[in-house]
Amino acid sequence: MNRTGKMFSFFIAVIFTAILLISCGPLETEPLQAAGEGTVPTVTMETSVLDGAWEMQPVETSAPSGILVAYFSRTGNTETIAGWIQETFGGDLFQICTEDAYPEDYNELLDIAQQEQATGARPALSGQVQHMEAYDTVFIGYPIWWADMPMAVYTFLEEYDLSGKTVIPFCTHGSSGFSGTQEIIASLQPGAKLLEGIAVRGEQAADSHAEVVGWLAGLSLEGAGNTVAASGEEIRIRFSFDNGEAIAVLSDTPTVQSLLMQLPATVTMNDYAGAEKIAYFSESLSDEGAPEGYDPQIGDVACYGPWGNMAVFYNDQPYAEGLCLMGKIESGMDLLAALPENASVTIERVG
Ligand SMILES: Cc1cc2nc3c(=O)[nH]c(=O)nc-3n(C[C@H](O)[C@H](O)[C@H](O)COP(=O)(O)O)c2cc1C
Repeated sequence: MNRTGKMFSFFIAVIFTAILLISCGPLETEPLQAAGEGTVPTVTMETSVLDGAWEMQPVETSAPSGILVAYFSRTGNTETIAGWIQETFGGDLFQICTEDAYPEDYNELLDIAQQEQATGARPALSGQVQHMEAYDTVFIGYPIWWADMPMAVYTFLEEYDLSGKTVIPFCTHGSSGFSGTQEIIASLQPGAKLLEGIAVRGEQAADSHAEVVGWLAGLSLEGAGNTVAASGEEIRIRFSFDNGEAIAVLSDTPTVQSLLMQLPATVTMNDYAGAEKIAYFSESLSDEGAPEGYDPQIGDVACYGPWGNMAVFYNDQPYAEGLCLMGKIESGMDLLAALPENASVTIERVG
């Protein structure tokens, strides 16, 4: 069996990355006209969205609650994710806005963004976070622009000292993922504790609620002195095998419910593509209501809908249609990754 869609997505990602490497890197020193239509075909997917009027709207913040969700968003994709984070944790939203609005015309925006990047611009921001000292945890969200963060996000990150805080990036993108921006944030804020972020395809942002909540569920956040859980109920399962055990925290979705109904269960786990440990249950797992697919991260527990099985990712894999996130491995990832073929594994709910 092979995952045709998965491979196709992988090749698209490779081609897009190759285009970016060719067009973005060298173009930093080339005339801006070189970034015209056709040079970056994948990013032009937003043209129709940008055709509509779009205005920078600063978001009102309420009293500090320990968690800040700061984000830059030009066409609303990143803002959608920011809203769900704020809904989940009840923190404060802050939209990073520039004093000078960006053009609505897509090609003009591409040119300006590239010019800003090439000159290392730091666009002035129109608002400031009041009482940054009151936040223990700062989510920072942005779209990927030319395989980097928008320069306005650099302005933001250089304006505040986030030392001692937990910083969690999230981004939306056309296909190039984080593009190394998590590492850039770590270098800009060396005193902050950086947690693994999430990268969501812009065109799937609106359908990625379960994926985002699943990611949030895997973050054990200490905010304002309290341990906060991402969902009302935290579901934990244990994988027990010859050499030990692993624990995963899952979010409450129809897919997870279809798993829980079958637990405890002893299954055979096998390797898939040198990146996943997969298992089948007596009944196929349901992918009812799940998004079309997502880009898995190491440590994810997912369901591959067309096969109805469970996959635990111990290596990176590209976006795949049919994949839906169930949760994250909390401990024992190395042991799971080292399982031999046909390993007998008992899975049971422990919390
Ligand atoms: C100026 C510009 C440059 C972009 N460059 C990239 C890129 O290098 N890689 C990529 O995957 N997507 C790129 N995109 C697509 C955006 O990252 C994507 O559409 C994102 O979801 C937009 O988020 P927003 O709606 O929050 O503004 C670019 C978009 C724009 C406008």
